[in-house]
Amino acid sequence: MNRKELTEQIFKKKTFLCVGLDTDISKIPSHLLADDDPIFAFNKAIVDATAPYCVAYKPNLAFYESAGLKGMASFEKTVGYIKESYPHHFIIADAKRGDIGNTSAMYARTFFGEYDVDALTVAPYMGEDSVTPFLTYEGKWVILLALTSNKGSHDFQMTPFANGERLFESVLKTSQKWGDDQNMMYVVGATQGRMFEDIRKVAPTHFLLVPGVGAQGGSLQEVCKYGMTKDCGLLVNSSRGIIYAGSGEDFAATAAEKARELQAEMETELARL
Ligand SMILES: O=c1ccn([C@@H]2O[C@H](COP(=O)(O)O)[C@@H](O)[C@H]2O)c(=O)[nH]1
Repeated sequence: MNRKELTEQIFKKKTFLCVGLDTDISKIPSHLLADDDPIFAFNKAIVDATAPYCVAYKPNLAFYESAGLKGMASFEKTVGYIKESYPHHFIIADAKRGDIGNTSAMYARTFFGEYDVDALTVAPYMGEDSVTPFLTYEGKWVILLALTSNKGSHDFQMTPFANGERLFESVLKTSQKWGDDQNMMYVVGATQGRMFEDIRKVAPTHFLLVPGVGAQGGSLQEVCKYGMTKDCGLLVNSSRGIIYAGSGEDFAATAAEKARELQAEMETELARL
């Protein structure tokens, strides 16, 4: 999906919500455990219930890989189901890959060739040759980690170089020589608040994938105030706050209600543009 199509979906549906499919077998409602594939059954119900309120889904690979081959089968079925039933939803594989060039090329083939997702999260630490193999796929996106939502983001990402530029700023600047705002986004945590101002000084037009609202306590209003562009420029993710909002037989309806609440807040923010 290209930027124009993604932006059209955002304004048509009045939402820039990304629902995180961080499906943990120990947290899904017990009545699903009798299913042949409980993870897929859970994801299918969540996707069917939340699709009207979001434009993207973000399965995090850790939750699938941790269940071995069965988990990866659930991942593949989930991606296939979204593509077939909701072809206008953007699919992000949150796998945080990146390695020497020939290995990155294999990761790219896995996610863009085999699973055919729209976007993949990539760690920038190994530099240009670790990132560029992902950029050779037409219509696909690299989402580079820039300033993450966790406490440890301060350990390295905020470190200044001699010229005063911080590591995350260097990631933003340097990576713009490899890709552009049509094939590269950045991860910036919702917990970073006013730092979105600094991000926008260096990356004024790129889409940002913003995890950290909901369970991690980030503020949607603050993200929008400092991070929104004239064509939105944001995909805001919530995983646990939506998918585990309920734990009974009505879990999907409860998830839909949480997604709808976020959609309503996003509609208000989009109306300000
Ligand atoms: O900086 C980052 C990068 C990735 N994540 C991922 O996003 C979701 C957040 O889940 P919540 O349950 O809404 O907190 C999860 O998959 C993380 O691995 C992040 O949180 N921060």
